[in-house]
Amino acid sequence: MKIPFVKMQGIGNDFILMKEKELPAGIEIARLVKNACHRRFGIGADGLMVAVASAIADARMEYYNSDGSRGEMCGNGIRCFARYIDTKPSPDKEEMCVETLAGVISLNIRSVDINTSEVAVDMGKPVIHTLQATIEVGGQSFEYAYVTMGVPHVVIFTNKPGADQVEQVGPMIEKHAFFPDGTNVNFCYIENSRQAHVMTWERGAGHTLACGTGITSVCAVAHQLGLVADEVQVKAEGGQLHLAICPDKRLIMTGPATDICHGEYVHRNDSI
Ligand SMILES: N[C@@H](CCC[C@H](N)C(=O)O)C(=O)O
Repeated sequence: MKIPFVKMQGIGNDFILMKEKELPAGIEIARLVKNACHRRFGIGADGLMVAVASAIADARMEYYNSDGSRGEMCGNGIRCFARYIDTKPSPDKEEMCVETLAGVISLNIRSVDINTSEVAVDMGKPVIHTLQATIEVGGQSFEYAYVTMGVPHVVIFTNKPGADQVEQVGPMIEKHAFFPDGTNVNFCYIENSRQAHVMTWERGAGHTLACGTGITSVCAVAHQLGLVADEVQVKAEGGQLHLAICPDKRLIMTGPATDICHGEYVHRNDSI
């Protein structure tokens, strides 16, 4: 069985995109996702999105993490999704809306060159559950904020985010009893009021090069604490996003969506 796909990336967060109408009938989606996202035996990606027809938006985005679990929303993913469903790319700004499990998301897209679009996404308002709480993991204690930005995010401020911390502490917090549905975990450093740095451990995908909802959550918390201005550049390991915080607290995330390749995935029914 061959399934047409496009592989794309948004600041290093990489995704496979497919259309529901091109999937074989009765396919077991979690197995397809795990197999196709496998870095050695598959195409390799942090997540897979299926484009489905929508009665209330330009399309519905069904997002899956690389472990096969469902995510309600994906910030870097939705920029790629918008480019994927954009049938007439143009250098002029075009408005689109995408249905997700976190609601209908509005965005503006403009094509930058043949492989890349710039997409500004209205991420909506964050739900900040706590600005300051303490969690103990691995014999260490961390101060954290907890936010829902479509998906759940823990935000930890640290002077030196590093891969060791992301990979050791991230998985323990992801599955901690405080978060029965699991959580994404962001380690961030505020360089100044206009520049921040974020590294993320993603629920269902592990250490990725960037997380759009994570970066947006960090800005929401940092802005609430008076640490950043209304416009912030945020660096992740795979690139940079621009975040604007509106007077009504909505956050606008702007960044690229880039094609990597397209082709046909040879699907197998067994697990890798
Ligand atoms: N990469 C994403 C977030 C994807 C979903 C997340 N791992 C979850 O299940 O909560 C982003 O860019 O926002």
